[in-house]
Amino acid sequence: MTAAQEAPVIHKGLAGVVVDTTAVSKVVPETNSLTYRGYAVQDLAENCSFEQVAYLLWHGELPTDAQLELFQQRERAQRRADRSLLTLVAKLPENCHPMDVVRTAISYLGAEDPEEDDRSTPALRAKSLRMMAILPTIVAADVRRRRGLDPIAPHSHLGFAENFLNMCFGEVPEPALVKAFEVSLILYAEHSFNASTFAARVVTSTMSDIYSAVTAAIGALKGPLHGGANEAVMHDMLEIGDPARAEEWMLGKLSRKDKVMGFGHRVYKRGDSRVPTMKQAFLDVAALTDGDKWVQMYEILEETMDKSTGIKPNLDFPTGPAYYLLGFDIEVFTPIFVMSRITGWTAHIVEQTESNALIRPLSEYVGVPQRSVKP
Ligand SMILES: CC(=O)SCCNC(=O)CCNC(=O)[C@H](O)C(C)(C)COP(=O)(O)OP(=O)(O)OC[C@H]1O[C@@H](n2cnc3c(N)ncnc32)[C@H](O)[C@@H]1OP(=O)(O)O
Ligand SMILES: O=C([O-])CC(=O)C(=O)O
Repeated sequence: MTAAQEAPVIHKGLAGVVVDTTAVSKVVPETNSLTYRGYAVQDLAENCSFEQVAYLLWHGELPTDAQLELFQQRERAQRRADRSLLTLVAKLPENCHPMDVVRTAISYLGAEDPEEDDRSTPALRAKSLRMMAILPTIVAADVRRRRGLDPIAPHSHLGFAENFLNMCFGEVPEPALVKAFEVSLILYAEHSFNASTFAARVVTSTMSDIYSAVTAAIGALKGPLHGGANEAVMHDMLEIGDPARAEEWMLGKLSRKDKVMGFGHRVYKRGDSRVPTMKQAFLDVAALTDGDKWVQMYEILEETMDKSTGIKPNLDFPTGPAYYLLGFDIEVFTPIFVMSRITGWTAHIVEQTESNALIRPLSEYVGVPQRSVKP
């Protein structure tokens, strides 16, 4: 074989391939660290609101008090969904997955935006804010519809996390529970070139509109190897039922070479940077909601997996039981992820737009050699 004919190296799943630069976030697997625009996520989770983090991801700096005030005003003013969008969402089959609902809602927002194709940075930022503001209204209306309840209108005097919880449950839970939920939103907001963000960047690279890019990202996030894992974790925990069965269940899975959802990561091989913070949030929620059984199960599953394989939990592992204890139905876990990741996706859409190159890799053909059609 000559050098010219040498088989190309195949990067299955693009593993290990550096595709582009980004200034949005940095994942360092060696030190299990993650920064958004230079700030450690742990620091942001402890000291910031989700709105501050959204502003940071979009503008590159944390807001001043005046900037935050204006940002919140704009976000709060756009929370309401018009009747036609609520009607459209209410007409979707009740047994469809709530991710179908958010995907459809974003598609609708694109269809009704007369300036859908405006790709200037101010326009992209305005559209991003509109999506961030309205997604909780849609997700909460769908939560209530599935429970046979009327939607609750958004309140402009409540913060992002409080307002969403109020729209779902008709009351704002105690501050420690709101904080734990808000921490999950901050941790879910951004993670460099993960599959859904990359999907958004691929669509953006064709000079398509932001709604199409976000719709593609939602589709990518839904899968259980990505965002859908938070739902799968809780289904597994319910199937196990009793902490006394957890070790046996895990060993059974591993002996059958089944993938255990909520464990492992493409980039982190020594533990997910976000897990300690989210595990603490889960423990806080469990302490306030009689969740001891799920904590025991969590510890046994984590320990058994670690002893048997060395594989660590990812962010979806603590988030699953935390959301369950907060009172969410399982199928709404990944839509909540969307409500948060919309910030990271759209930061990347702006970055891709401002420094664009069509994303179009090569493939190695392994099909039948060229042949002729027999007349
Ligand atoms: C927010 C997020 O999206 S975080 C990710 C959420 N996804 C999940 O939790 C799904 C479960 N996890 C997985 O499927 C994987 O760990 C992935 C897809 C996330 C990353 O996988 P990759 O980097 O492609 O690693 P890959 O799947 O090749 O795994 C390497 C080895 O570890 C094993 N492994 C990895 N994750 C797991 C797991 N969750 N359960 C059991 N074994 C696992 C694989 O079977 C493989 O073993 P082998 O070498 O003997 O075949
Ligand atoms: O980075 C990844 O591949 C998946 C992930 O953890 C995320 O998107 O938050």
